[in-house]
Amino acid sequence: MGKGKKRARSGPPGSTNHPSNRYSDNPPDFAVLASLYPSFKPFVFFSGARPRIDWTDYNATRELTRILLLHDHSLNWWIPDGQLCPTVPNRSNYIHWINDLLSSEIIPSCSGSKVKGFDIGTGANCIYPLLGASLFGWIFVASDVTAVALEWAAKNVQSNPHISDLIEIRDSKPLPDHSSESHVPEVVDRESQKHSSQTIPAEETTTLHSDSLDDVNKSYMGPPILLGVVKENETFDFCMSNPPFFETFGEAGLNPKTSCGGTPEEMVCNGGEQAFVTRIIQDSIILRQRFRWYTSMLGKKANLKLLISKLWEVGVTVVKTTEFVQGQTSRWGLAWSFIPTARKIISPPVAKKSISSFMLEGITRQYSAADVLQSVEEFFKSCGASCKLNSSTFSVDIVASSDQCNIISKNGIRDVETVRSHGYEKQSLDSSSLQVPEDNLSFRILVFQQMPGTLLIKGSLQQKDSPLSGLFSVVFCSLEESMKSKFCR
Ligand SMILES: C[S@@+](CC[C@H](N)C(=O)[O-])C[C@H]1O[C@@H](n2cnc3c(N)ncnc32)[C@H](O)[C@@H]1O
Repeated sequence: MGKGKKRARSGPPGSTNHPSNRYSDNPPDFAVLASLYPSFKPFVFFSGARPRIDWTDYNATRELTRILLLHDHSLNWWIPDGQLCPTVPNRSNYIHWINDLLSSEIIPSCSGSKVKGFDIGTGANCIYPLLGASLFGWIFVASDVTAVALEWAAKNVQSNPHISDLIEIRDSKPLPDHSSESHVPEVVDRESQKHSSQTIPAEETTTLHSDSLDDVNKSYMGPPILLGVVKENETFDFCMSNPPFFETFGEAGLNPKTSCGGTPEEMVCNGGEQAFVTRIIQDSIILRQRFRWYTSMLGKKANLKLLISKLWEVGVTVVKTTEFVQGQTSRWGLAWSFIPTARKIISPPVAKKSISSFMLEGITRQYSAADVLQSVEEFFKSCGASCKLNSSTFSVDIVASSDQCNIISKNGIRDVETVRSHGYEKQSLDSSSLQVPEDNLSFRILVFQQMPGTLLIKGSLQQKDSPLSGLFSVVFCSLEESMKSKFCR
């Protein structure tokens, strides 16, 4: 979220809902719902004049989800005891964000055909396909690996004949004769799997496994996620995932303020969400444009930053993020694509200068000027710019192409936008946007110690009076934003 922007809040206290989310301005009225649905009535009590439910009671949260889906979405729904119980307003936010991405025209749309999505790990609740199909008429492949999820997701689809044709439930586990190869990424047509399997060409698997993604990230050891599950010739407008966030069930803990259930199979995987989403990225490197948008939810902001820089390394054309806030909990949405963006544009022009500077004040004790210098280098390297760090002059010389500058300034290592901000759409479609010139930009960043805890960061464009100075200013603003969020209290 940009500096100075307040998070817009509406609906229940502590929630930030997407403006198109029906609960944004109309939080569920428990008293009305209790009067309409006798099965919900026992869970509603009054605290003063306000009707409430006990959020720590699983039966209460499950019944609330059931009647919200019925009352507001005409959906019949149920899950067995203990299975992860979704909150409808929260899950609706992700669906609306995807709808924003699809209609943003950041990447060209495929007009005419029905939107087709892939829900990775749909759970017994099958919530995303049910909402996506009923709200927008989207078609879904909904995958999972546990018997209970596959059985109940199918039941939830069959209970809704008006949309049942739109949702296919698919088992992600490899067929038994291929179980020993489950970790090997393959593009497989599961229909014809018994006869042949189309293995990724050697050079592609080499790229995949030698990729730096494997070095720094925890490894995912589980069943296939996209590769080996997506059929030959299948294409999708998007994939989405609410992944198993945690590495251990202990880490998953139980939020004492709510009870949403969730079994270890649903909440935990080897390496947690970092490993799971890294595998989705690896799969996307192979599947590339067969999905218009790859997306996932994340539970840890640190993972968001790490995965964003990985995405730039593997050559995506665009990265988008958002924040979902529900009560005390924040979740982040991460989206990327390999499809060329519709137009090469950057944020609206800002003052053109060949020298810029900003102060880093209140730097936390553990960081030195050398750390900041190194971080400046990493900032530009992460988008592919070439950098030369000189530790005696405390400077970094940078040469960045217009595409790399575009990455930094448009999406860059920028922090998340809230679901309310929608800044990217405006940026991308704003008629005052600047066409990025083809030439490279060459500049130097210097770090000066002013006093303990304060540094001056100065940037100077090597091509004085360059027509690219506006672009330089935009890039420099992104650097300032990133350094301040990283080093300042
Ligand atoms: C946190 S739950 C999400 C369930 C549901 N989408 C929701 O939002 O409530 C994660 C789900 O991913 C499933 N899962 C784990 N590994 C998977 C894989 N390789 N492919 C598909 N689903 C997987 C789990 O069984 C579980 O149902």
